[in-house]
Amino acid sequence: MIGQALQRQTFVPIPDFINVDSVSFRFDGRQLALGNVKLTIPLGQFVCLLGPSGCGKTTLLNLIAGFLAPTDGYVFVNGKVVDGPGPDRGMVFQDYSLFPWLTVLKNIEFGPDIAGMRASARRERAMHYLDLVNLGHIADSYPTQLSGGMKQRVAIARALAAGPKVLLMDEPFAALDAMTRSKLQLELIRIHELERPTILFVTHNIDEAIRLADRVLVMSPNPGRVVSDVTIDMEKPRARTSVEFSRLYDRFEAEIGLESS
Ligand SMILES: Nc1ncnc2c1ncn2[C@@H]1O[C@H](COP(=O)(O)OP(=O)(O)OP(=O)(O)O)[C@@H](O)[C@H]1O
Repeated sequence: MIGQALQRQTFVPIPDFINVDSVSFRFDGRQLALGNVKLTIPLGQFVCLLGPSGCGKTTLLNLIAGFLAPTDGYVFVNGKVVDGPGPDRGMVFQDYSLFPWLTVLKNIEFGPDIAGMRASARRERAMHYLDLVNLGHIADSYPTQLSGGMKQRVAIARALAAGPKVLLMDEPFAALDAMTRSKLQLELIRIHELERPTILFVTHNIDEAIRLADRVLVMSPNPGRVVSDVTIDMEKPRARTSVEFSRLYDRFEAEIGLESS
């Protein structure tokens, strides 16, 4: 009895960190791009949004980022309604979006600088994240001198250095070759285990979703909506050769195939 009471007292529920509350969205004069999406994501979860082209993955990400406002419904992050972009949400795009006129280090310092952090502290912070993505040795290089994989690692470090609780990633590895993509997937898993940001990662690659996600949300179009919500509790990194991996692969392939036909 006493044990039970103690357990109850010390139990701290994980707060719902992102809450998409009955959200619909329509671009001007178009069909609904998203229809009545309801979603709750706890703090620290790594979630992949998986679905065919045009099902609204990027639109949903942009609504959570605050780049778009819902036509109906609300998005809450950490209990506050989203009414625009904010430093609690960092974005990583497919095309890296680094500032070509700044060195790698200055690119990463950009967010902390805007936030008013003093020079020595923001340098230390930038170096921490540069080391985290294994690029401490290229701090003084410029983005044009880097490979695609290196640019994307810098973009991830830059997003993390701004101190967001949520990392919104829009097909960040889609432009990379297969080997670099695989390597960056493993790096992202390691970074998530170390720093525990909440991650929302858009992909239309089933293999990538199963490798990365604690939870996969399958979306389908017309209007965009979540049709399947699957928790994956296999240990990471995940072997593609495992029975569970291929079972999930077949399941997602069927769901995406059926829903988009
Ligand atoms: N700026 C825009 N103006 C009008 N319609 C748009 C705009 N952006 C996207 N759409 C439409 O909204 C729907 C959802 O698009 P969205 O880009 O969110 O899908 P997606 O799942 O991210 O696709 P993809 O995987 O190809 O990037 C599509 O029908 C698309 O044509």
